[in-house]
Amino acid sequence: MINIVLFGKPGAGKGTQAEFLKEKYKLTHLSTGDIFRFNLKNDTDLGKQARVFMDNGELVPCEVTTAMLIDEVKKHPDTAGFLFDGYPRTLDQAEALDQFLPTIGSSVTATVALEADDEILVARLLERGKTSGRADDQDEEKIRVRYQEYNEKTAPLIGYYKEQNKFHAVNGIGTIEEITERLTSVIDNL
Ligand SMILES: Nc1ncnc2c1ncn2[C@@H]1O[C@H](COP(=O)(O)OP(=O)(O)O)[C@@H](O)[C@H]1O
Repeated sequence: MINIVLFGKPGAGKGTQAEFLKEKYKLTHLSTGDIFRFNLKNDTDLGKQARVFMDNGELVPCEVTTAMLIDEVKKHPDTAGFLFDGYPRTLDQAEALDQFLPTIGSSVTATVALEADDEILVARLLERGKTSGRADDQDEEKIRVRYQEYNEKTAPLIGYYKEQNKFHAVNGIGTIEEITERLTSVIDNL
């Protein structure tokens, strides 16, 4: 089983690249952002729990997110592997994943990070907000909160995975095809 954590700031292009990578490597794509948005739209209990945090650009509490993620993983017992997109996003979540995966005989294979400057990313998010209908992309204040959350809570994961020799960074600026190429050359060499 190959498990890839796709890592990057909001707007780095994780979702776009995940579409290509899941096809190429036959991976099950789990985007916590997409799963939360689905639950929000359908007004499920999970959606109700997540809404206030998401609307403010804050992270949803770890217990809620991890329970949801584990439920999703368990729905795919026969998969060739997972492409984790938007999870883990805190050290607690990374540790939870490292504790859970061995219970299904697996582990994180590698973390691949898409890197880009904040200015470019904020511009991308505002552009996406014009058409995506995502409230959290339409308001610069909420975008700012998401970057603050990233810097405080998610950035420390870089060190966490580097210590395990599982961190690989890729330049996230270029055409979609160029970036897919960079990602696949990292994954092919794992
Ligand atoms: N692993 C996670 N832990 C906590 N909250 C999460 C997680 N993944 C997604 N969320 C919530 O969903 C929102 C949208 O996530 P996502 O679509 O991945 O956004 P982004 O464009 O900020 O990368 C986040 O701002 C957060 O509220």
